[in-house]
Order: sequence, then C-alpha cells, then structure tokens
Amino acid sequence: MSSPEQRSGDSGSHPRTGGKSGFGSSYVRRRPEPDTTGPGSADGARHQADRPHNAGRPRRSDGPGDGRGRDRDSHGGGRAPRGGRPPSDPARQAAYEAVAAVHRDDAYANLVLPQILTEMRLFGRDAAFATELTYGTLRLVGTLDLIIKEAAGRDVERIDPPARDAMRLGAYQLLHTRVPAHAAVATTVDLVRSVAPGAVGFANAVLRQITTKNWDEWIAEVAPNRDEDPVGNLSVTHAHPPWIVRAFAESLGGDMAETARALAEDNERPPVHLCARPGRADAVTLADELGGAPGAFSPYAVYLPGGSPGDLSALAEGRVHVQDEGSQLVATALSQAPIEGTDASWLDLCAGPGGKAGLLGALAAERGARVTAVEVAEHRARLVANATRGLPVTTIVADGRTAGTGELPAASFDRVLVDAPCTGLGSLRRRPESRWRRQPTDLPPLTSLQRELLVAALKAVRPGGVVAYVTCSPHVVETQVTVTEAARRSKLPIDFVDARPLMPAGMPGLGSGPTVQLWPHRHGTDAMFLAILRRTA
Ligand SMILES: C[S@@+](CC[C@H](N)C(=O)[O-])C[C@H]1O[C@@H](n2cnc3c(N)ncnc32)[C@H](O)[C@@H]1O
Repeated sequence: MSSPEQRSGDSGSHPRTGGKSGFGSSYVRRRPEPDTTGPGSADGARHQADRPHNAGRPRRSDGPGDGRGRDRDSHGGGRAPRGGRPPSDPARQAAYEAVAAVHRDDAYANLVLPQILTEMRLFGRDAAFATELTYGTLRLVGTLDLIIKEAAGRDVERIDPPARDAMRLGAYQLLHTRVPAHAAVATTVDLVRSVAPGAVGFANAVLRQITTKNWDEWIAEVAPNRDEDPVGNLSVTHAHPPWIVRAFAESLGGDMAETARALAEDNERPPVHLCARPGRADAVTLADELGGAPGAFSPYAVYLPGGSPGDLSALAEGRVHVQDEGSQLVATALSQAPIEGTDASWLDLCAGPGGKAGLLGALAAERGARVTAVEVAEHRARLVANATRGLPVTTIVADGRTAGTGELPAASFDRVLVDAPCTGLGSLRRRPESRWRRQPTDLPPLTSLQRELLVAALKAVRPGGVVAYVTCSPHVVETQVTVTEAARRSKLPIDFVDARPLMPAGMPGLGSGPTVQLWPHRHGTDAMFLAILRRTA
C-alpha cells in the first residue's frame, strides 16, 4: 500500500497505453548528456522518482547497537531487529526505520516508507498509522527537537541518533496524536530498548517530562515571543526554518497572519490530485468512477479521497496522471494565452518527469499542435517519453539553455513552458523532510539557472508567441526577481501578459497581476508561480 502523500505530486505517471490519438510520441536522444546538469528540480517527488533503486533504503546492520557514542554515519547500527522474532509493534518500528533512514541516509520518506511497509507486509490501519507517524514526525522535527531539548536539559545533537529518532516519534505521538500517553511512552521505551539500549532510562525520563504539557503549552515555553520575534515565533509554532517563514511572508506582502495560515497548511495531509487527460477522460465521470470529487478549479482535476493512486486502472491505461491541480492550471494557462498567427509548435524546456508535458501533449493533440519536450537528464527524459506515449510529443535530451540555437532554433516556437528547477518551497506539504534539508545557499545556483533557461526560452519563442515561466516555489527571488532580471538580460522586446484571466473564472486570491501566485491555503494547490511573457515584434 502507498499513501496519497507517498504518490502525490507530478511524479510517477507512466501511462503505458498507446493512446487513441493518431500521433506517436518519440524519444530521440539528440545530444550527449552533459556531465553536469546544473541544479536539478527541487520538486522532490519528481527527483525522488529517479534515484537509484535502493537509494531510499535503510542500510543493513547486524542488529541492535548499544546506543552509545555513534556519530551520524553510524546511525544505522541502531535499528530495530527485523530478523528472527517478529516485531511486537510493527507500525512504530516501520516509522522508526523510515525516520532513521531519512536522517541517516538522506533518504526520501515518500520512497523509503513504501519499501519498508512492503518489506514488513504492513497494510491498512498499520500502514496508515506508520505513515502518519513518519510524515508527522518529519514535518515537525525542528520543533519536536526544541521540546526534547527543553525536557532533556540537553541539546538533541548530544543524543545518540537512534535514541533521538525514537524519542522524536514518541514526542510526536504524545503531542500530536490521540495515542494515550502511557502507550506512547511505553512503546517508545520499547523501541529505544531495541535500537539504543543504553538510552532506555534517559528516554523514559524525557518522555515522561514531555507528558507534563500539551503541544500549545510546550510551544508557549519554547517559542520566541510573537511581538518581539514574529518570524521566530511562527518558525517554532508551525515548524518551518526561519528563512522559509521570511520567504513566505515576503511573498505574502508581509501579512504575518496569512503567513501563519500558509505555514499551517504545509503541516496538513494533502489530497491526491489526478489530471484527467483531455480527450481521454472526463473529470466528472472519472470522479464518479473513482469515488472522488471533481477539482475546484482545473477542468481536468479529480481529488482522490485516499487509497493508492498507483493501483488505478485509469493510470495504467494512460487516461489520467497524478498531478497537483496547480500544475494543471499553469500548463492550461499557457495553452490558452492569446497569441497571433500559427499555433502548431510548442516547447517544454524542463520536461522531466513529464507531468506538464503529458497535459500539454493531450491539449496539443486536440488542437493539431506538437510539443517538443526537452530534459537535460537522460533518465528523466525516459520518464517524459513514457508519460507522453501516444501523444504528439517529441522528447529530446538537451540542455534547455541552448534553446534559441541549433536544433531548437531561435524564434521558432509558438508557446514555450519553462517549468524551472527550483527550491520546491511550494510543495513542502507533499515532502515532509524537505523544509529541513533545503538551505538558503541553494538559491544562488538555482536562480542563475532559472534566469539562463528563461532567457533561452525568450530567444526560442517567435515574435507574437508566449513563454510561461513556472516555479513550484513562492520565493520572490525565484519568481518576480528571476522573471524581471531574465526579461532585462534577454534584451528582447517583451510584454508581460496578465495571467489572471487565464485562470478559471471566479478563482479568488489571484492578487494584482500580471503574475499569479497560487497557495495551498488559498487554493488547495501547491504554491505554483506563473508569469506569461509575450515576445513582441
Ligand atoms: C521542476 S522540474 C520539471 C517538472 C516537469 N515540468 C513536470 O511537470 O513533470 C525541472 C526539470 O528540469 C530539469 N533540468 C534541470 N536543468 C535543466 C537544463 N539546463 N535543461 C533542461 N532541463 C533541465 C530537471 O532535471 C527537472 O527534470
């Protein structure tokens, strides 16, 4: 079983159908893959999809360790025993394994957890509980650590990693679930006994201390004063690093109350969104068929109540793919932006793994147009080719920064999408560990790549045609600053098209234009940014 969170996002859509369209998608390797691909997408769900097969798996160990004196690299020694005696509490053990793998091996929760659940043969309620513990603990870990530090009287860095991860899971149960306190303490102490036996007494004492207050009371104790340090207060209250709080606040015009709502939404479990491919499926019919609901905004969106989207026959048949509704909206907006003259040649400059190329391909098929999908990483280009099979899409392995030259000639495309590699701060709700992994130092190389890609796109689009610049991040440096700077550097005549009328009629919270910033707390979508630029004569 896999949870909605494990499978949601734009990754993993590999329709295997040949489709009904007369077009054939083709996969053409035209250029050798460069040694360096530049920073990849921060959209973890997408990148995670093509990590080496075992990249998310915990390393094997010989058995439980003594729980003392391990550094980060030796964290693997403290794992609950899996061989021999069956675990008495498999759901908690699975969650421990997943959290430990994320912290020890830099694994991705949405990859490693399904593997662990499968290996441990956990289904139904056990799997759901393990998922809840894993995702909840990883999301809140920064604040849980502050509480553990306060209760333990020592910095968490000084606690053995296996004991620390077990205690994080215990603290999460105590403060964020309905598990009775005595059960949360007892099961956590059992877990510590198996992964870090030397820390049993310590863990017991710390957990008992944590039971003395509820979440709000602990927050009042560990968070900075809201008036004196509003960013610090929100950072602790909603468990996001301060630089991300500042980035959200800046994008929201300094409105700290709304920033709080945006942060809070990242801690909610997001629904799975499907895209019913135009010409192949109808969202309303599909929603009926799946027991879901049609999307609030995208005409192609279906909200799935739960379960495993991977099991749906509609996915295997290529009638739908998993895709956040915000991604559907920005791709659709590009297809609907008014242009003059021909409308036959579309370009997707950062296509892997192919979510938006799948939707653009289906829309292009209805309009007699053709999409060229460019992806720098060969393995991701293969995903694009799979995702667009049967659609009028040609996949090319190339560096998008070369657009406007050679086989992606200057002034030759009618519509161009730049779905740029970014920090992914707009989809933190789908990737629980990401907020703690991302660093402000990730920004300079990403923004420089974003600018270069957008300049290349502006060269490749013909006068009168349009470029959609999209990020799954609301960080103004990746959105407004990149767009303004790239338009200036291109030295080409550019107009900004108001993107708001390209969103569904009546959609609220679209701001003053001409760009659009979607938000989970406003729209229920990932925080996608969209700018539409028209190249003038
Ligand atoms: C945000 S993801 C695109 C997601 C995709 N549009 C979708 O909807 O599935 C960015 C992609 O750009 C690719 N990329 C990074 N640098 C690139 C470059 N210089 N040229 C082309 N693609 C690049 C990454 O490998 C990644 O697949």
